[in-house]
Amino acid sequence: MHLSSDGASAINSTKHSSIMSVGKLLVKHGSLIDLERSLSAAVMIKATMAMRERNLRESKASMSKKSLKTSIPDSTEGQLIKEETAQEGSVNLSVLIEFIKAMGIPATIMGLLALAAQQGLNIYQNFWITFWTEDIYIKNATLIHTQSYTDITFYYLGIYALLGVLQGITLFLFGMIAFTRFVKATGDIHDRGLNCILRSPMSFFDTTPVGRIMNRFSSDIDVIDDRFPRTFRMLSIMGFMLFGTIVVIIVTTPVSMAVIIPMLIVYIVIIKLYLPSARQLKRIESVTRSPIYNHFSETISGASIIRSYRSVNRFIDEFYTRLDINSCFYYAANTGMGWIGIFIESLGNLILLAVALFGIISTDVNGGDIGLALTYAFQIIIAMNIVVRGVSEMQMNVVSIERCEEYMHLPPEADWIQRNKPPIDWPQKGTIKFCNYKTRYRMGLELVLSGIDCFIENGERVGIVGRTGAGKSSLTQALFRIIEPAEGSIVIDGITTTTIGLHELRRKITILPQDPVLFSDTLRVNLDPLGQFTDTEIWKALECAHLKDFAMNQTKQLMSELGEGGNNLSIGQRQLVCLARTLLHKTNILLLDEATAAVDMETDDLIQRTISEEFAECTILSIAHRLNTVMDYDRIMVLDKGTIVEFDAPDNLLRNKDGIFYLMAHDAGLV
Ligand SMILES: Nc1ncnc2c1ncn2[C@@H]1O[C@H](COP(=O)(O)OP(=O)(O)OP(=O)(O)O)[C@@H](O)[C@H]1O
Repeated sequence: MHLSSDGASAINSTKHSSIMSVGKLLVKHGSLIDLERSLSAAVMIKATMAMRERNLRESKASMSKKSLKTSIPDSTEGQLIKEETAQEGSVNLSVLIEFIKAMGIPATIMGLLALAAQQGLNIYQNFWITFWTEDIYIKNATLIHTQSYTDITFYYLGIYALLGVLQGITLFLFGMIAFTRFVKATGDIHDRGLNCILRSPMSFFDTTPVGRIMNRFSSDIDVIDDRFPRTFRMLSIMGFMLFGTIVVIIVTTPVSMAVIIPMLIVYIVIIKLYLPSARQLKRIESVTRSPIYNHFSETISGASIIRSYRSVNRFIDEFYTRLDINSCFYYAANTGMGWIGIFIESLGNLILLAVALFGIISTDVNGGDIGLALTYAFQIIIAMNIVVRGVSEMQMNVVSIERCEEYMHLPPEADWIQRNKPPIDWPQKGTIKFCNYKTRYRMGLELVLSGIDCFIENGERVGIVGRTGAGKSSLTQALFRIIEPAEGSIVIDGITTTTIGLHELRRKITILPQDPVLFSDTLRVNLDPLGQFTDTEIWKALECAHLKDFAMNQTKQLMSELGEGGNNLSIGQRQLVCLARTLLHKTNILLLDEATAAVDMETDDLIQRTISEEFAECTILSIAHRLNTVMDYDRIMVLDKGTIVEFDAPDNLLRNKDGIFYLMAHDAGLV
């Protein structure tokens, strides 16, 4: 789809983040597919924003009631904004498996082996000291020659040092593998999630607020990027260390088991009790963060309107309300962490006290054993504390992976490219046939087009008119398969649009939408984002779009910066840039979706004249609010409630004084 313009003016800070991500993807792949995906995503995001404006009040009401439903009701069909889901129960194992797959299974195994080797070496190092002290020659140093004593000492010391160095190397290996793999896995999750979002159908954007997407791509990705690797590393090291310490204790002083086993049981019970609440708090905290992002982005994009209506304080209050709701769960999660910290440390101290009392009371256990038991109990308590905290933090972090992975499994739009490809020069003529075409925006909603049946000849210019909500824009969305048919089909030059890939379909139809979208880049990049055309061709397009003089007068000409969303240009000029873009990417079918609604009469005239001259051979479908722009068209299609009620030459329609078109023309003062 050649998007000549779009809602860039409306897509500001919030949407720019998405577009920046899209940009990142473009830089990475530099492919047409990605560009088209990003453009369609931008269009969709824009459409979603418009719908959300409508629902702002509704969502505010629900927020002010502090409704914090965390699950989707059973029947969400047709519901506009779906509530954000918070999973329940333990984190699905498949989430972790997916993450390990993203890290690479061989690399993960190697990393864990390196850590196990480090711990093995550590255990052996402990035993090495025992061998050393137990050595008969060392024990009876007086029996041997001083030189031999020194040699033996160096032998033990050398091996001890070697074990230390090997531990350093294995730990370094673990760190290196873990961190490089983590970076890869996070990148993978981010890119796959983003790809899925960009390939999601319109209904996803209709039902998902931008803030929710932003939340996952900022906070959740940040947790996976930063906190999760740190916790994972600490937990693996401490877990292995704990295991190693327990092994050493079992081998050296089996008596300590009397303390260690009950202690492990108590800790496991604590973890089992604490983790579900910690995990759920984290989930709800994440879910309640999205409305903050949402409100913030809407406030920024509507700042001028909010100020002009003197509603600044109302919006600030609303922001605080949402922040408070989120803080409740954030605070509760943190307090929970504090509680578990105090609890396990107190428990550890109690265990130490019990061991000390046991030593004082018992008469048949020697002092050395009690001393050892105390030392090991102390070591284990420290390791357990770290492990318990690590496990709970890990569970909380895994919630972020879970949330991001949800976006990796979104149902996509139809195939981008299909095996059944249309001829390269399709559509050769530009005939369009609607066969009993019906469509709706989502399952559970009413049909917005119900039984469109018509044939549009090649080269015909058709004006599409109708009252607000009649289904005019839906018709253009149907042509691009942004919404899919519920019944019937659209056939373009003998090919049913649903039988070919979206990419092939969308690139063969040109649209000049109502809102001009420009990117913060040079004039040249805005006209030819993929660098397919020569400067001469671009200047020619600018000339046809009546922008040549303007571009010539710029110091850097084609390389002049247009500013954020084309801010350096007037709306009319932006529209002309979009027209020039349309002229460069000319196809046999042109859609004009109220393309001149935002420009003055003079620019409107310029655009109309250029379109008539440059697209003389093409089939043109033009949605028009200003009826005068389509009065000279071949035929007028009048839509009402999703059906064609009149379809004839303008003069014929004007003869029917009871017809809708006549009434509209009368209202517009044209008859
Ligand atoms: N994203 C959407 N989700 C659900 N319903 C939608 C969506 N967009 C439009 N509709 C509904 O589809 C119907 C037709 O809308 P459409 O935008 O096609 O009308 P239109 O004739 O282009 O109106 P206008 O002249 O105001 O642009 C309306 O009832 C509208 O509420």
